[in-house]
Amino acid sequence: MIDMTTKTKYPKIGIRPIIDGRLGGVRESLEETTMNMAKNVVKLFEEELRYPDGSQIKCIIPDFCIGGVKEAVDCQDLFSTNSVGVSLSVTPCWCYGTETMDMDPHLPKAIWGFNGTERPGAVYLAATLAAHNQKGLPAFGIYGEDVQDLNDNEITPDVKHKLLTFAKAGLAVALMKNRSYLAIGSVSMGIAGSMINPDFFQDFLCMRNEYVDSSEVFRRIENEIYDKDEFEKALKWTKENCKEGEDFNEKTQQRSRQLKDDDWKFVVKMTLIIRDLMEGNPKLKEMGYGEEAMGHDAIVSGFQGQRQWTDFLPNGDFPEAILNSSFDWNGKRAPYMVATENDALNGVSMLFNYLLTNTAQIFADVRTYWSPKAVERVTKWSPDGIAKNGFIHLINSGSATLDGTAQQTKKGKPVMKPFWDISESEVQACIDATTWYPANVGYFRGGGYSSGFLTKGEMPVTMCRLNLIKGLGPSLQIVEGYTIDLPENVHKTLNNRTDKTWPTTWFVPNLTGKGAFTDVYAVMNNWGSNHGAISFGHIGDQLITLASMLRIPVCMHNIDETRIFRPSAWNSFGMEKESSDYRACQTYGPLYGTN
Ligand SMILES: C[C@H](O)[C@@H](O)[C@@H](O)C(=O)CO
Ligand SMILES: [Mn+2]
Repeated sequence: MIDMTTKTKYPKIGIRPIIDGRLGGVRESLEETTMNMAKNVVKLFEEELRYPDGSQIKCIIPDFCIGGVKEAVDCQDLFSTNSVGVSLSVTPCWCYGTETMDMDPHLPKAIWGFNGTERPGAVYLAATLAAHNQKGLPAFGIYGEDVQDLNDNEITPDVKHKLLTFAKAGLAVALMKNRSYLAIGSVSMGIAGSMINPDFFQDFLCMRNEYVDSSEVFRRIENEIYDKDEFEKALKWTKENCKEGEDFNEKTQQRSRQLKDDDWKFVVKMTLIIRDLMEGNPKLKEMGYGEEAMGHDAIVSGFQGQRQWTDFLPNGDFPEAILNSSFDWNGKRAPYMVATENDALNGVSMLFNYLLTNTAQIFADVRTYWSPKAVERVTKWSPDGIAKNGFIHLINSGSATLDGTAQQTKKGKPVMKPFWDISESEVQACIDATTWYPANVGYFRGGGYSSGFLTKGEMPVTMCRLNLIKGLGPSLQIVEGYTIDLPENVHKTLNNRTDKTWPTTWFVPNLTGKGAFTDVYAVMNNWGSNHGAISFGHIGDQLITLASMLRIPVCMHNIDETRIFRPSAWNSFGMEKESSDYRACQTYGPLYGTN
């Protein structure tokens, strides 16, 4: 029988202290320095990185340095029995490249070679990266710009930045590995992103695809397969916190008060059930539902909704919005990644953003480019300041997190934080900034409630989107920019032209004046799909690092070249970074591919 108590929930970062193997003086003189380097990295990671539940990251260092192949293999054994998902080798000196290198083809790998002169760590780095490249096992190279003395324990800011970028992306790779995407329903309104491509999930992410028919949600409602105590608590919280907005439907089409009250109960039950489908719930076992209690081990899910479900039953907007938020009736908690319209490719885009930041995500249609001319024609206001080149309307019912109201602050500025940093008053502010409008019954014949809010401006955000291109495979697009505030009457006029019961984010991308970032129009014009996943912060560089680990080329981004950090091998595919990325990804193929 497997002892589940020894099963660690999260992957660890394995640190490999590499040393010159020459006993009889050289090795002995370096043992302490080498081990200290490893310990200093652990300190940095423990201070800076958190797992999705907020707990401190776990690292593991062997209690020996690696001077040759025997110790390299012993370290590999240690890592494989301790759930290591990311591998970082560190050394202050020359050591033997191929004898000490990490040969595991699936672990994201980096080497930090100390830039000193007494002993040449950077020479080991170069030699071992050459070995990695020769053997087709890409690794990231890290060494500081300024020479340090051998006894200097400080990790310089440039090295810190690279270590953390590598570790965050490496952990994202490890955290999604062996987990599931749960599709609830199937294809929504012909959206190709909801046609699940299992080969992509398996080969690039090492993820499973799980599927349930939407009728499973209905069965659990009908047969009362949910925690009834939690349902009462959730309904009470919802009544107290989720204010119902005006019904904008034609009078003749409005649902009766009785139906609306029933809808509230229904959507709260849907929320419990979608969560239980994703991660299981021990309470269900106590109720006699052992299979249902186990869930689908889903790290991300999608709900088809439109149309078969929404033509018949209340829509998924409440469950999607609440699950994607950092709080509910149980208080603050990690957000769940739930894609609306079962757009799995946008779900994965949200997952990438989330695993890099631990913050909740906004899922939106990339709906409208508003040129300055069109804005002026419609509102008489000539956009100025950050809006002067026009802006993009991000809006979709459903999966936008309530954190997207941008009511959380840091140093007075709007932000979205990991749940453990959010205060109770910030939770309340997000709730208060949201109005739950009776669903537009033209679209959603079965009723339900949509979360109406407006994202506060001046928040740095990054939107990404993964697309599948036949003949090429996946490619990722990334745009950094800002949310903006519009004058109130302008917002009203523009928002009222469309689905005013939905959450709105006004977005301005950072322009580079070139290609897809020539102007705001070009950004929208080059977007590869109807949806985007929007994260707090400027994390485009981290997404680029993550994509390179998975061998997904980046087809569009506005990140300065100096911020791009990819495995050393990418340099051998040419000096022009975008084309070298394509060639490298094609050469290596998907991280978990078999060919
Ligand atoms: C209600 C509509 O069918 C929307 O769901 C539609 O605009 C989309 O979001 C398409 O992605
Ligand atoms: Mn949509």
